[in-house]
Amino acid sequence: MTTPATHRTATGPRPAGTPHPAEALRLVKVSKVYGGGGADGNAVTALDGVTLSLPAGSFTAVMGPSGSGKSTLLQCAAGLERPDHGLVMVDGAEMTGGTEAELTKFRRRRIGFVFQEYNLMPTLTVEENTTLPLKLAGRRVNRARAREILAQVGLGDRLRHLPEQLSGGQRQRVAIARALVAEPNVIFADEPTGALDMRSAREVLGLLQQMVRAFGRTVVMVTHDPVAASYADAVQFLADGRLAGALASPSVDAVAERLAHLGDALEAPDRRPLDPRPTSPAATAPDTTDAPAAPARPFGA
Ligand SMILES: Nc1ncnc2c1ncn2[C@@H]1O[C@H](COP(=O)(O)OP(=O)(O)OP(=O)(O)O)[C@@H](O)[C@H]1O
Repeated sequence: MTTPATHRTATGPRPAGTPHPAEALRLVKVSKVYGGGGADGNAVTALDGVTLSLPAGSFTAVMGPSGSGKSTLLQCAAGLERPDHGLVMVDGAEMTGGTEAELTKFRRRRIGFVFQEYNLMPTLTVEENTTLPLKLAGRRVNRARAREILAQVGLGDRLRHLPEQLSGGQRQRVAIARALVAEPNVIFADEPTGALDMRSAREVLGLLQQMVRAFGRTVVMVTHDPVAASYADAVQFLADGRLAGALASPSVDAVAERLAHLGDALEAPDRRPLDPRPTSPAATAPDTTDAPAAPARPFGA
């Protein structure tokens, strides 16, 4: 894989005079209920008053048992779902409220996504897939910049290839390049290594880590895998739609142990009362601002 470029460009540190907002993501009492509206008893409280603050330039893993609300949290934080209640701020700007068109514009400008299944267009080349978000947003396509990003993710020699000609890890690296092309400050990744073998997963995790360490991006990643989570600076645990603690500088063993205890503690009903309950101190916004960074791994290790 190519050695990352550590110089300038919009992927690098912001120019002097444009201070990085200290907070990349803020959720205040975010709740999301699916279905039913309570009347038919089928309502599912996926998120239950989640309050969370993530500093700019941090790499956070979100973990928890199946059905605990991880994907819903990511979708609400990324503006792909609208919360029923609460406030979401990205990069210091409020995202909640506004029309669909405004939300789409907000997302395109400030947020990058990486999904487990890559979501590449099969008929477009690597380069075309990478520049697609700019075209969709009606923005000028800077091919040189796209190629530079593709070189950074190790695909500089695959520009004209189609997704079917790439391995899973390479496809995910195209997805990362595509997420970066609009120069977002916050990148959300939902199980980005879920479909990859261990080696490819490590490459992708190394890349995400590099986006944070070398280029000051903020990455929020949902994962089931304690090894993947150990690449993050901190892990936020979810249980039953609520935050259930955080772990700074997570080791694989510490994450696995915490997860096991979360499972023990879970009552596991996925139909819960809709009345808002007071949030306990342990479940509110563990502030990871002062969390020490995890020890740096060699790139792609
Ligand atoms: N579109 C939907 N309609 C109805 N219920 C939903 C919907 N999406 C999620 N849910 C429910 O909300 C709860 C949280 O789901 P979510 O997908 O966020 O959990 P998760 O922690 O990401 O789970 P997993 O690890 O299995 O992917 C679950 O009970 C799920 O069944």
